[in-house]
Amino acid sequence: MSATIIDGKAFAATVREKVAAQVAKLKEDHGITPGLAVVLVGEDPASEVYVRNKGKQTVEVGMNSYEHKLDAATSEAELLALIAKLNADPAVHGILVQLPLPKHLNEDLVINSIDPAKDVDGFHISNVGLLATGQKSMVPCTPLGCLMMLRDHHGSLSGLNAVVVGRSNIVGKPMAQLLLRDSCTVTVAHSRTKDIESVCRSADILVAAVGRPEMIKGDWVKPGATVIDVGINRIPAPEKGEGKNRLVGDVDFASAAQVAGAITPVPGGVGPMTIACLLANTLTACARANGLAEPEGLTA
Ligand SMILES: NC(=O)C1=CN([C@@H]2O[C@H](COP(=O)(O)OP(=O)(O)OC[C@H]3O[C@@H](n4cnc5c(N)ncnc54)[C@H](OP(=O)(O)O)[C@@H]3O)[C@@H](O)[C@H]2O)C=CC1
Ligand SMILES: Nc1nc(=O)c2c([nH]1)NC[C@@H]1CN(c3ccc(C(=O)N[C@@H](CCC(=O)O)C(=O)O)cc3)C=[N+]21
Repeated sequence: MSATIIDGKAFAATVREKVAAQVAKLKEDHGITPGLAVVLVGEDPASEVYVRNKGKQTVEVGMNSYEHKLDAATSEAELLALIAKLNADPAVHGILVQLPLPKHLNEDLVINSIDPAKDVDGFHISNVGLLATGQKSMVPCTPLGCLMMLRDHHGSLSGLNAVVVGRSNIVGKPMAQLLLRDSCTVTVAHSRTKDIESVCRSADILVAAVGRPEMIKGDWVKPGATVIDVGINRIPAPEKGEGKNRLVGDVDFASAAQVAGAITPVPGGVGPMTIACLLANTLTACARANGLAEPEGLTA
């Protein structure tokens, strides 16, 4: 193994410390406590783990956490009514609706009903447009976490070739926007990309957000490249016992780490940074809502 391991878990802890320090100052100077509302519809077990982790870490940095667990059969009208209530609640500075939603709910409609100023996921069309045009917005947590790790590792990203594999609204597209803003030459690859292996091999920065366990192999990676693995896939792990699972990324870590200059592991890479950035965004939303200065070192 030759690559430097980029420790997202440790980095996330430093981000949370910064958030906690600024939350304490907000309380002391202004008597304000940032509040994050998380809405979970249905009982997806993986989603419940994220919601629990988010709730715990929110409280640890001194913020208020409001959890709304709704039945899988919740109607669109009921969900929209809850969001309207959270939009109007001055104690709530951030609102996150866990995706994916059950099939009978229109995701675009639901996301676009969140007050853009409280949209800590950065998924509302206003925030997407603001990011695309280089204006101040809420930046999606996962790409923001990736950008923070990349800037920390490289300093400047200017002029580097970046390849993002995946074009989803929640990861691939906003990641490409952020890299473009940092003056990378950006290629977005997807399921119809021809000769995707060579495209990947052209990357100085390779971001994998595909949802296919260990798809990207070492020989797809340019020697010395930085590899950011966003994928979170649970695969069977019979070696751990009958019916057990383990977590792997979209990159075949063992072979890619032989070739890359630096690489994020799964778990312990992008995932913890996503939650830390959610807390950072909640603090940012709270500061903006109160006309206070932007938190330092926590925005894109
Ligand atoms: N660590 C974290 O914090 C987070 C992790 N994730 C994880 O990241 C991964 C991606 O998530 P998300 O963006 O929501 O996924 P989506 O399923 O929404 O998007 C996947 C993208 O990958 C592309 N793709 C699928 N198969 C291939 C293939 N064989 N070759 C090339 N491209 C392919 C799709 O292309 P096309 O558009 O052509 O169909 C699509 O653009 C998942 O593993 C998810 O669990 C997601 C969010 C946060
Ligand atoms: N509105 C919305 N916003 C999201 O940001 C969002 C979402 N919906 N739906 C689901 C995906 C997925 N996601 C993860 C966040 C953290 C970890 C994480 O912390 N992972 C740990 C391991 C966790 C474990 O072991 O289960 C790690 O990678 O080390 C994973 C996945 C956010 N998402």
